[in-house]
Amino acid sequence: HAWGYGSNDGPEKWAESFPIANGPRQSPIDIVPTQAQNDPSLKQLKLKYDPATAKGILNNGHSFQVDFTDDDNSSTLAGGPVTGIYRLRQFHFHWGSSDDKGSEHTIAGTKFPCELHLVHWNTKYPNFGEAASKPDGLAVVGVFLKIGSANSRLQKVLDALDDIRSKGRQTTFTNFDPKTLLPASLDFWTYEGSLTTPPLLESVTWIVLKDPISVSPAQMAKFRSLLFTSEGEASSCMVDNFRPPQPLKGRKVRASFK
Ligand SMILES: NS(=O)(=O)c1nc2c(F)c(F)c(F)c(F)c2s1
Ligand SMILES: [Zn+2]
Repeated sequence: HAWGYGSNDGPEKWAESFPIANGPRQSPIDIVPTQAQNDPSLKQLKLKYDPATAKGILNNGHSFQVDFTDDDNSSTLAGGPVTGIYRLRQFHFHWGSSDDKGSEHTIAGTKFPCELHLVHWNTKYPNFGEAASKPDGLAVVGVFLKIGSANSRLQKVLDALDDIRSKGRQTTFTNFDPKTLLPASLDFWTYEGSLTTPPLLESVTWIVLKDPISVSPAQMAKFRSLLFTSEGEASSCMVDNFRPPQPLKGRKVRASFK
């Protein structure tokens, strides 16, 4: 199941190996704020992250991810649109080859240069793999990055990228609080969707924050210094690792704010 973001193996080809790509609740989507319905029954988002659960940072050939130990409820998401407790598994990003694209979700057609995903799994299931196959198994918080001043909290993550330049490289990454990557407001849109990469499982409650965090042009260049390819292969820059918005197919997007 070799898939990627190129012309031969990219999003337009994924349905050949992963027919769910044409399913009823695929992600990402274009969020149209004027069509989102404010839902006063939505609870406040409760995020509790313990920096000690940060474990490592890995170039997986599609993005890079920071992995967390998820064998207890030290780093969790609750409230918002979900019931129960979801454990933080990893966070990763999607970005463009230039600042005019890169995010997966869009806001009324507007693309951002980068999007952060914090992936959590429902503790009613025994582990991430089991949860990923259930309709209420995962909750992913999406955060847009927009070009502005350098983000000092993001810099700690970017400084680790020199050690994981090519696919399969990983290094330890500890004592990091992902809460430092969130905007001041936790106002969000939410809808039922899927993983945005194969296997595209329709198991994600999406929680997309309204406010972006900042990233500088130099920091964006750091993301673009990564490689899709392994050492020894012909190098291919890791850029444009985003899936375009998918059909809403009758889904409603709710807003936690007016
Ligand atoms: N872009 S995404 O929807 O947040 C997303 N997360 C994950 C993830 F955490 C995984 F472990 C995984 F195997 C995936 F294929 C995806 S795809
Ligand atoms: Zn993602």
